[in-house]
Amino acid sequence: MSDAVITRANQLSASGATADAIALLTKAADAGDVDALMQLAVWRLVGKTMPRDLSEARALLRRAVAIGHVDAALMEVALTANGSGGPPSWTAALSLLRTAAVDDPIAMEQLQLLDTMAIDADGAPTQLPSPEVLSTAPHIVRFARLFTQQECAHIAGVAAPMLEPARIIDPQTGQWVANPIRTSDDAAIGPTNENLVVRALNQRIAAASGTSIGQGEPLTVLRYRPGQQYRPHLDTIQGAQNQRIKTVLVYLNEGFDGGETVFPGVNLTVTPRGGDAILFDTVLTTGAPDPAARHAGLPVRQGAKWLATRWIRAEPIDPWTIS
Ligand SMILES: O=C(O)CCC(=O)C(=O)O
Ligand SMILES: [Fe+2]
Repeated sequence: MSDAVITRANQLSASGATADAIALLTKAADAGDVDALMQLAVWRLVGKTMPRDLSEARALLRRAVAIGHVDAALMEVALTANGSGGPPSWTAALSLLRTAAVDDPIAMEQLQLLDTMAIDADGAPTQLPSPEVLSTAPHIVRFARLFTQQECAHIAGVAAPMLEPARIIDPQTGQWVANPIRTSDDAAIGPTNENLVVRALNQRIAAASGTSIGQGEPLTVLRYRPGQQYRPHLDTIQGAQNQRIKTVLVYLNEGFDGGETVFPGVNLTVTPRGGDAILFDTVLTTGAPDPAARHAGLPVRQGAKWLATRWIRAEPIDPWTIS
């Protein structure tokens, strides 16, 4: 029984018998157990039990796809597009997605949404809305309807099952505690979940911000319910070598009360509208954090506010090592 093999392998791994755990799974995988292949692939991706090895993970996923594992196929598409364990290739990823879509409705839905997008052969946008300047220092612009309603719903749908209350590690106790600055729920869409729709939207954000896609941290979805807010803060990270230099916020919905984004330093209030995006610089030309870029998400009074945030670094980052 495949379940029993996975359970036993996890028990062995938890008790420190990693070599036995790996041997058990490898044997089962070689005998055609697709769940054992997936478990090995996941260990290779997360670097737990075995050292992280993205190309080995890709090879394991390939074998699982060949046996007909649907989740492996979707994961392979994402990793192929974002260049995890091999060179990034939109074309190769799209071709894998088309194959998967033959009998997977999730893949089919993604293809249909991609068909509505104005993108080139690399998934980059061929057109963008013109930015409207909201502030010059700091530079803050708005792109009206950067995302369509369908695209917003897709991003929210990918993140929804992963949403968890925003937490930080208490420096005193080392325990996870509620984040005093941000009370929303959040979920980062990491590289294994970066399907082609998400990838194309990350490319759109990169184009709108004049940055390369590799500079963006994983797209993070925030959901604020009544009373939840993001208190005034800077997006920069104290002492970071590779600083956050820009932020893009995309409002995924509207129809709630409250939840405006405010920049008190420049007396600016932005009323969220579904699909609109705000882009702002978080650092001065010197590279130092810009205190005038302090901002907040006001408390939501009624309904739920959904937002996607992309914090953009000065240099490309490795999405596998960022926490
Ligand atoms: O919720 C908002 O309007 C602000 C979000 C924000 O500041 C952020 O994601 O960095
Ligand atoms: Fe922020």
